[in-house]
Amino acid sequence: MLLCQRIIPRLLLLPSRPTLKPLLCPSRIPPCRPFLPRSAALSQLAVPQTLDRSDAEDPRTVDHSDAEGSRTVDHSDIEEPLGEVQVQLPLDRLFLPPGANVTPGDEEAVTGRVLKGSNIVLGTYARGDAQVVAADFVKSSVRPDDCPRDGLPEFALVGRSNVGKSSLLNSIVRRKRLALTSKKPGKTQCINHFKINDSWYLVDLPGYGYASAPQEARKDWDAFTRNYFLSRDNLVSVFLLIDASIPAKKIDLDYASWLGQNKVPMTLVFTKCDKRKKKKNGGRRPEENVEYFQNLIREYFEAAPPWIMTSSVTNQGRDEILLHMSQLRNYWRKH
Ligand SMILES: Nc1nc2c(ncn2[C@@H]2O[C@H](COP(=O)(O)OP(=O)(O)OP(=O)(O)O)[C@@H](O)[C@H]2O)c(=O)[nH]1
Ligand SMILES: [Mg+2]
Repeated sequence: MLLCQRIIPRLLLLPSRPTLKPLLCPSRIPPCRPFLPRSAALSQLAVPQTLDRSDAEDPRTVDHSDAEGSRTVDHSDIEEPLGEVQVQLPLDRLFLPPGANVTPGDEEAVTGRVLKGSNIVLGTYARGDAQVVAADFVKSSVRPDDCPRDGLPEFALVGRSNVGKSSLLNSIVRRKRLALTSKKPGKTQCINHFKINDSWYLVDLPGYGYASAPQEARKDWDAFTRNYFLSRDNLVSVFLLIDASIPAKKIDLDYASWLGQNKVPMTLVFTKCDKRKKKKNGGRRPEENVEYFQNLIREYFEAAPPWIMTSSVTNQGRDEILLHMSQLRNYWRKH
């Protein structure tokens, strides 16, 4: 229950959250679970409500098709001028970084420190170590046990096949082909570790929801990535990538819910925010898809998980993601 004790006082300081329900730890988490360092970043992730799928989805808008519906990516379908969105959000929808408190009267200062195109408040743990100066591929693993054992903090990129995980990694490290990408889903098939600045890892994972993969292969990928999330003590946060150019998919909501229920710290990363083709995304702009996904996910989370809009074509969100990673990492190292 240590975790809950750490969350509640902070939330009580937020004046604009009068309707917050008391936070409950799911009964499957042992009450005396040790407060491992990785739990520190959890402190902003509220415990989801029990998942009731019939409520979760709005059949009019949640897309149940598999990943193949979005498999072909063509940069020529950008219709409108590219621009970054500065989102104005109320305090109760912002993500306060670990270690940050909001006291009455402080609200304006807090909303002034929100990273562009996100709900993430920049706190005191973000340092000058945010930028990438060196990035090296270290190894591919097919089992969590084979992953590097040096205990350095890491961030894992996960999401549907073809959502843009490997492309985002390349954008973050400013390299064109450090991680291999493809128009065809299913390119990444192992847990790939990339060492950044010799001091932390970015981890590129296989995608889920790839309908054309053989059933057995799909089961394997799913099992080993989920095992990895549950067993990796140095995992600071999972970055769950969601394609913002298409409407919300049920499989993404399910994945987010699973991470929340298993208390795996999570940041939602909306990808392909440069894409504006109307016929493919049902007439919605990426901003609208992002907003809609937020509305759906609010059903499951007591407090807003961090989210950020990105594009690997325009590099939107790159610096902001790095600052967010820096503050999570530095807090994790100290706790
Ligand atoms: N327009 C646009 N296309 C993108 C973006 N990110 C990725 N893509 C394209 O989407 C396709 C898939 O990208 P990958 O990075 O290989 O996707 P992945 O999630 O790693 O895929 P798997 O490894 O198969 O799970 C490629 O054709 C990329 O060029 C983006 O931000 N904007
Ligand atoms: Mg990939």
